[in-house]
Amino acid sequence: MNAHIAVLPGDGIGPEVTAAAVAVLRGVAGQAFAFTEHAIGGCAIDATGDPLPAATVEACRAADAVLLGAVGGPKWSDPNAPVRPEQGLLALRATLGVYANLRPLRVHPRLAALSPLKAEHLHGVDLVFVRELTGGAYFGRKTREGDVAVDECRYSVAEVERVVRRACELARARRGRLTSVDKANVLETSRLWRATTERIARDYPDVTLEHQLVDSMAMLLLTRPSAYDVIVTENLFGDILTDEAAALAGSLGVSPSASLGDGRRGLYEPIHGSAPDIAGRGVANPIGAILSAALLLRHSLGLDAEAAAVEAAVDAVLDEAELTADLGGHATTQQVTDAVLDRLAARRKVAA
Ligand SMILES: NC(=O)c1ccc[n+]([C@@H]2O[C@H](COP(=O)([O-])OP(=O)(O)OC[C@H]3O[C@@H](n4cnc5c(N)ncnc54)[C@H](O)[C@@H]3O)[C@@H](O)[C@H]2O)c1
Ligand SMILES: CC(C)[C@H](C(=O)O)[C@@H](O)C(=O)O
Ligand SMILES: [Mg+2]
Repeated sequence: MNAHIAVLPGDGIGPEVTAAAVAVLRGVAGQAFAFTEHAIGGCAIDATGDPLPAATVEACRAADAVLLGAVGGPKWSDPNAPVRPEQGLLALRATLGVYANLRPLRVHPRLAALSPLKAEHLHGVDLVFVRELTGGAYFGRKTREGDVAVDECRYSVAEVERVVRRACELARARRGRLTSVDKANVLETSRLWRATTERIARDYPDVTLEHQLVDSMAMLLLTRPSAYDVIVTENLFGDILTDEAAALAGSLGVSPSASLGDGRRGLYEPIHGSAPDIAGRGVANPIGAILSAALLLRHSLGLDAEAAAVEAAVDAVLDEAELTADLGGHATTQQVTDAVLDRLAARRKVAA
């Protein structure tokens, strides 16, 4: 398959972890992909003044899938700056129409010791967040008048319907349980979210729906994470809860994501940021980016066996290899990437 993958390394550790993911994609058996690199975020502001240059949008539209590292950093974080790297990422998500952001979470047994939770609470944790990605407070009108600032939070029925349908389909294909997270005791958008979710879920009688308020969900993730299967929620709640959930897996550095719309083309990125505190030292954990590449193989290219091979290779590395510092080890990004490539090659030899 000669798929075209647009690579957007971005800022901070973004280039380090996307290089790892590209190396693994190149190591996938029997596939030749074409990679092109494009600017986004702070480096794009420096080069062009625009965090999402038109040439990047064009390349992403022409590609079969987009692989992104991370954007942002202290250099571009002045609250009075006219333009910010994060605006480029949000504009890209909106432009590509990738409204459903899948963020899976499993806890590898070796990493359970690094989690803030006791091992018995982590047993059997296997859940997927479906975070609405192109609406809510992120995209509402923003105003500043004198000393008053407003971020409008807006959702339409259609925006809720499409992401909830996606979550119901996913729950149906998994263990049949859907938890919808909102703040319906306070927010009007959440009341619309809840009513719409109930109506859509009626089309899925094989899926059991429950509602949780976001504050108690934040607590339940820490007290009984294994009780959940698919969790669907709005943009801002999903951003916060998924970083919390990632900590259960031992590090933000191992969590991948797939952002999907109605077509096959998706945007794939680890959920972590540009990690300015460790950038440029070659010690970033590449596993979140590598697992994002596995999601790319599965969701945009339909290469399920190849995706599973990458995931199995990562599991094998987590079983026994030296890991990066966020997971208590001393390995570099390159060493972990090489270890994944070794396991991929070893699996190929066994299969041959
Ligand atoms: N998708 C994205 O591009 C994205 C996501 C989140 C944050 N950001 C941006 O990144 C910048 C920094 O944000 P932050 O510091 O709050 O969050 P961050 O995710 O960059 O870092 C939080 C902590 O996790 C660690 N960490 C993150 N990824 C790691 C990895 N792969 N390996 C090892 N350790 C890792 C960092 O070293 C840091 O201590 C901000 O400008 C923010 O807007 C971008
Ligand atoms: C960088 C930022 C805009 C982004 C978000 O809030 O969506 C990030 O935190 C994420 O989780 O992908
Ligand atoms: Mg986030």
